[in-house]
Amino acid sequence: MDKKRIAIFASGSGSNAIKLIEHFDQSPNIDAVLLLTNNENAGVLAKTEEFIDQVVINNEGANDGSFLVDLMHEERIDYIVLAGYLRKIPSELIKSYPKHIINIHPALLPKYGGKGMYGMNVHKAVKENKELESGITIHLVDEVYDNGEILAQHKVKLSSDDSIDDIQKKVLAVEHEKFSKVVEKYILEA
Ligand SMILES: Nc1nc2c(c(=O)[nH]1)N[C@@H](CN(C=O)c1ccc(C(=O)N[C@@H](CCC(=O)O)C(=O)O)cc1)CN2
Ligand SMILES: NCC(=O)N[C@@H]1O[C@H](COP(=O)([O-])[O-])[C@@H](O)[C@H]1O
Repeated sequence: MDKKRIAIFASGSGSNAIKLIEHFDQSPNIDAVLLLTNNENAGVLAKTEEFIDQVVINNEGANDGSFLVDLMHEERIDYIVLAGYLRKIPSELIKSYPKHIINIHPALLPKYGGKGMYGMNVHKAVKENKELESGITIHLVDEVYDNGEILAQHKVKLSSDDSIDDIQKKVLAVEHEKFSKVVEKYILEA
């Protein structure tokens, strides 16, 4: 069987992208072949430049479903993995990759999801609500932010003493542990 080819979409520092690349570098069945970002200043670019082909798009490109479909098809992409990608995936790309686009969210959806709920905004809201647990959600992507079928959730215990940064660190550690394995299991069982 040909190895499945995945594209990673990221907008930020790229710690999850690096973990995905490292994990699939050891896989006989899956290759992470493309890193796409909408942010020319994203830290993920420097972190991954020696490991994976990169594409930098602007926000117009991020909104252009037809452009993204053509690019994914030219690169023979089978699955798209969102790792801290902050733009809405256009409906045309979702329709071209039904149940083949996977996202990680740093909270226990459906709480703390939707427009504006990304990165530290999520952990700030969790802290403000004095939550004693948070976690991660890995889900399929549909036309609505953070609304798709949930593939996995993992809880993280919090303390009232935890700062917003402490919450982010605890959640990110679980993302790094779980994301690659959930993606791999989903792809291999498809
Ligand atoms: N069609 C979909 N696209 C995306 C999804 C999705 O579920 N369906 N998930 C997001 C990832 N995400 C949460 O997991 C998320 C990312 C960003 C936003 C957001 O509010 N973005 C801002 C723009 C931020 C920026 O460009 O700096 C906005 O839309 O105004 C919410 C949720 C990825 N895409
Ligand atoms: N709603 C989407 C969202 O908030 N995604 C979150 O952005 C961070 C990216 O970190 P990274 O760039 O170090 O992987 C991660 O915590 C990820 O869950």
